[in-house]
Amino acid sequence: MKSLIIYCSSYKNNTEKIARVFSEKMDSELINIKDITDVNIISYNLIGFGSGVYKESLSPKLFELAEKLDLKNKNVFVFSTSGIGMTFYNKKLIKLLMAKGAVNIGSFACKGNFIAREFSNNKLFDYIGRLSQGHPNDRDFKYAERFIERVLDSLEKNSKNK
Ligand SMILES: Cc1cc2nc3c(=O)[nH]c(=O)nc-3n(C[C@H](O)[C@H](O)[C@H](O)COP(=O)(O)O)c2cc1C
Repeated sequence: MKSLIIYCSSYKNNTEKIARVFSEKMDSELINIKDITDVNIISYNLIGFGSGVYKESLSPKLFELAEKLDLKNKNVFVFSTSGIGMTFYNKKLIKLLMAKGAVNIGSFACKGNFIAREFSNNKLFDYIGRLSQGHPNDRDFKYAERFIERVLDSLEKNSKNK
């Protein structure tokens, strides 16, 4: 299966570290969104979209790119790193990808470190920032490996049942 990962990781390369774990396991191509404005996805049947979370949202650049793509019947998954490390930030992009005809096969999130005072005076953010130090760590990388193994297994099972 030919696969591709497109990611945005503009702050501390946290998301890029996770993207690299995935691409190694998937043997996929890796594209940093800062290097492209468009991409030809015709030959790929599995595409991962990843981003850091910036002010409650994945990168607008990823949404702009997704809007342009013909994703009919493409298998996709979404991943993010953020201060709190929750998958709910992925939902909006998943919704868009599915509206464009993609088949969603997974959602992954883990913490990515940030320094709150670099962009906010909010005390809660400062606390979350302190909890995020050291992430993504070895445990996050293992969790990422297990996630992508499950994704690949499920695709293989599906293709055998066809
Ligand atoms: C400007 C800015 C806004 C952020 N907003 C959020 C946020 O709303 N929620 C959150 O959990 N983390 C937030 N973070 C933390 C980042 O999501 C986290 O550091 C992430 O791992 C960055 O990914 P990257 O290094 O791949 O760019 C923010 C970080 C920055 C720099």
